Amino acid sequence: MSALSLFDRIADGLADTGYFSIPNFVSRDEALAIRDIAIRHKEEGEFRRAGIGKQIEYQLEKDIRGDEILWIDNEDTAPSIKSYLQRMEELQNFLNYTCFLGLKEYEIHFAVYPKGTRYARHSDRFKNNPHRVISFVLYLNPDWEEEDGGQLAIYLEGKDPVFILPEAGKLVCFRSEIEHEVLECNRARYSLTGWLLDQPVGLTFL
Ligand SMILES: O=C(O)CCC(=O)C(=O)O
Ligand SMILES: [Fe+2]
Repeated sequence: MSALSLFDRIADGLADTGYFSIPNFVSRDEALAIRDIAIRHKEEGEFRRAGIGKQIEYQLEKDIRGDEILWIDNEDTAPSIKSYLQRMEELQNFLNYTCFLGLKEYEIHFAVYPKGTRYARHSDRFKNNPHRVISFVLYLNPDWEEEDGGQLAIYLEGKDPVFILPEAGKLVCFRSEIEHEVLECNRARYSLTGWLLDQPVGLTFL
């Protein structure tokens, strides 16, 4: 399948239903290579709890959002991640050309959801962060089964939720205003999570 027809299908999905999911957007081997990089950073203690506020709110926040993240410097990262980012830049240009989205930049981080954590229902586009237009997540988890949990639930208005397994190599894109949730994970769940932005805002530290 040519890159063009895949990008056409992504654009159609975003315009019609608001989301699109592509198994094997990158090969299993590429996904595992990226996951190894994430695990190395994790072992070196470079990940930080996402959205941490006051200590007293720690437990409450952990119930809402239990992932740990590490922001990626788009200009200075491993070749396997760079080649993925290049494809996302091509997608960004394609969406600007076909859908006039006026996308300027993207920001991206590694995420790990340790066993037992989740991210409660939310939207990625909100008052404090209105510049996220498209969310995109690349999953890095080999042999992920239904009983491992950790599905991404996407809540489309007037429709049944869609549940997506975070399987290695799968890319999911959705309009950032759409509500979604990460269900509780029964094993550690790795991903690369990014946003296409309508303004060059630099890195957004959550
Ligand atoms: O990992 C996912 O499936 C979604 C993550 C998410 O919703 C977020 O980081 O805002
Ligand atoms: Fe989200």
